[in-house]
Amino acid sequence: KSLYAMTEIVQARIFKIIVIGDSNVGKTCLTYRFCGGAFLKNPEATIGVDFRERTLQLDGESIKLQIWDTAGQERFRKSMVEHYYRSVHAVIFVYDMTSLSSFESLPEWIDECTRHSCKGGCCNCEEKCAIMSEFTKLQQIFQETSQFLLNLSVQPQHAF
Ligand SMILES: Nc1nc2c(ncn2[C@@H]2O[C@H](COP(=O)(O)OP(=O)(O)OP(=O)(O)O)[C@@H](O)[C@H]2O)c(=O)[nH]1
Repeated sequence: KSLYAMTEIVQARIFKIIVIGDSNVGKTCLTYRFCGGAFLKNPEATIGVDFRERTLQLDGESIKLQIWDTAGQERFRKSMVEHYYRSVHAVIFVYDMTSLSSFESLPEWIDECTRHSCKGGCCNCEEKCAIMSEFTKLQQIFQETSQFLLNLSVQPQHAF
């Protein structure tokens, strides 16, 4: 029985997830927190990539998520882009709800994703259309609420 249990541990499925988006949108904070850490008040800009891991139980199966926290700044990511997308299982696009420009950058990130994923044969036009359609829905929500979101501040010098 213990041999069977060991085999199960060895065979725990690993999923590679990359986290993509403009610089300073909170990718490091999000992934750090998701992987068990506290909220980082003063994170440093990511250079290349930082790796994090979290193991989840899903329907009785142990699943290991290998999270790639990627760099948002072009100069810190350009030599890494191919590696980000190689054999990736899922992509998380992150934007800052208080930054319209970070939201408006999403189509570029989606484009980058489809360009690289298509090389590996794992992304097709249908998938891109599905992502873009989600983006359009989000865009509508953002447009309807952006004034509120952009003006919202809890800092003492701002009224809200
Ligand atoms: N208020 C608030 N601030 C956040 C949140 N998440 C991140 N921040 C702040 O946003 C800033 C940038 O966070 P990072 O996680 O370093 O951003 P990043 O996207 O990883 O940046 P790069 O490494 O340059 O790509 C930091 O000052 C964080 O404290 C959040 O949920 N709420």
